[in-house]
Amino acid sequence: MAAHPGGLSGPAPAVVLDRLTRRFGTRTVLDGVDLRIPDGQFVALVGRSGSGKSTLLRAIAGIDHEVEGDGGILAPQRVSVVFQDSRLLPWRRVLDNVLLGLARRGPQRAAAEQRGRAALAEVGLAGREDAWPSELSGGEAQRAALARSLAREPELILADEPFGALDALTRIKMHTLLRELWHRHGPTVLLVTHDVDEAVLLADRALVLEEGRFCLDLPIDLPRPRSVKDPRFAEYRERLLAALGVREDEADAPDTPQTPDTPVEVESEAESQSEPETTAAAAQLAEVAA
Ligand SMILES: Nc1ncnc2c1ncn2[C@@H]1O[C@H](COP(=O)(O)OP(=O)(O)OP(=O)(O)O)[C@@H](O)[C@H]1O
Repeated sequence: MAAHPGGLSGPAPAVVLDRLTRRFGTRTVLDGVDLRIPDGQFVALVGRSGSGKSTLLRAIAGIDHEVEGDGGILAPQRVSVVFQDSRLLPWRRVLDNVLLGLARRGPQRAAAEQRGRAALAEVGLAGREDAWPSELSGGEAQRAALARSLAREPELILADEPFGALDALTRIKMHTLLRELWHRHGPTVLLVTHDVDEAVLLADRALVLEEGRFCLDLPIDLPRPRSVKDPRFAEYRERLLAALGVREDEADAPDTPQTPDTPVEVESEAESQSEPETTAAAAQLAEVAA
């Protein structure tokens, strides 16, 4: 993977959008969005509920074929999407979930299995290869989903609120894990989050989406690992909150992340250039038919 560039100069961008527009009926959700994401950059996408974050992510993933744009969408071939809700197939053991979509037969099977086992070890799930998804905690299921992503050796990870449903402590651990994985493997990451602290803790750059466009494109120039106690952390946080139109006294304290109430997560991939949800659904149908 490429080195992490600090800004927009340097290597060719991993993601390019030119005046991307998405309408649903008469409603314009994305209104001529321009975006360049340099290879290896970690970008947080922040915005109010309904501002179009998931719509943008789906467009970049190639899932949405009804977008309009001047220059189309340039994104790498090996894209892994981590969704908010868990898509681990309950009738497949953990390793088989990780291997979903990878070679399952022939000589490539062994290499894929090796990658899958290594990915599980990287996320701290060595020894859980034969567990059923129902035997995993929410955080472990999340880790398995990350392993499934890693096993595809993605160039671009698109993550849609992947930690939104985890408890505060698990979430902090997942932040550390994602930061370490990103540092080790260097994929480009686009992380959708409601949580400005998550954005400032993890990202090189935060984009705020508002009324179909980016109202703020904020480089986050803090050394890693980052601390919410760093006074500069608070400055970035305030700028993001201001862009979101949230007063400081309306926001959570930075060291008390919210504990959401729904289960999380998953992932899939566009390595096969098919829709991730379709891939999972097709696999499900195949399993049921077998
Ligand atoms: N298939 C669809 N048909 C009609 N409207 C849609 C469709 N998908 C999304 N929208 C609308 O587009 C807007 C943006 O939705 P999107 O899911 O991208 O927002 P979001 O910023 O990800 O929200 P949240 O943070 O709540 O997940 C919303 O108003 C939503 O109702």
